[in-house]
Amino acid sequence: MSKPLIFVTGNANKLREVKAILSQGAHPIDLESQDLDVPEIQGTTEEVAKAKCRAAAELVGGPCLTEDTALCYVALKGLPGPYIKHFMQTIGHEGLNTLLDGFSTREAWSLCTFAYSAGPGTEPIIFEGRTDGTIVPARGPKVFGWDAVFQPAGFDQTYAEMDSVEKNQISHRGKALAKLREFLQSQVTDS
Ligand SMILES: O=c1nc[nH]c2c1ncn2[C@H]1C[C@H](O)[C@@H](COP(=O)(O)OP(=O)(O)OP(=O)(O)O)O1
Ligand SMILES: [Mg+2]
Repeated sequence: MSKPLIFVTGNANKLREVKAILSQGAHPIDLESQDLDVPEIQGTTEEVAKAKCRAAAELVGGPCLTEDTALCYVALKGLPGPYIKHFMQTIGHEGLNTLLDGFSTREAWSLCTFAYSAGPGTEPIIFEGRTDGTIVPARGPKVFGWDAVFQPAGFDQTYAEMDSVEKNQISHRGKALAKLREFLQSQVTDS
């Protein structure tokens, strides 16, 4: 792949984490971003992620990458899930906590779904990563989404309190990127 791969995202924090991981290793992947407004439908995380990628491929007119992040509460059978962005914008860090008052578990998992399309009309391929954790009162910088209220299992820091290298090593996005990177690099060596 000589041309840079287009990552369609409007989220600068995502882009920073993705670039940091994909630029490492023997075959760094050259990524460019475009902030295109694609519709996000309702459905399962996989349906939402694939629809986003199909729409992005139409707009880009060639190969592209999209990513959809979900925050899934065990007590709510996986919701807010892919709708976390609207929840976050509307009820904030505090609301994401009080939502769970009265439930017996504050467990949650973060889920990252990358979708790669080879171009318009081709079915997107999905790469998922999941990290289990707990919803806690906000700790750490409130720079990136709900990072401050998610404490990964086995750690005493929230995502927001971790440094970026440590977060990428254990995060939903880091795990999904490990799979994506393997796929993209196999494309490089095959051609
Ligand atoms: O690692 C993360 N740690 C904390 N928060 C995060 C993370 N990753 C995404 N987020 C937030 C951003 C948005 O509020 C929602 C996902 O929505 P999502 O549609 O995937 O992201 P977006 O609209 O910001 O960017 P895009 O243009 O790629 O769709 O969760
Ligand atoms: Mg979005």
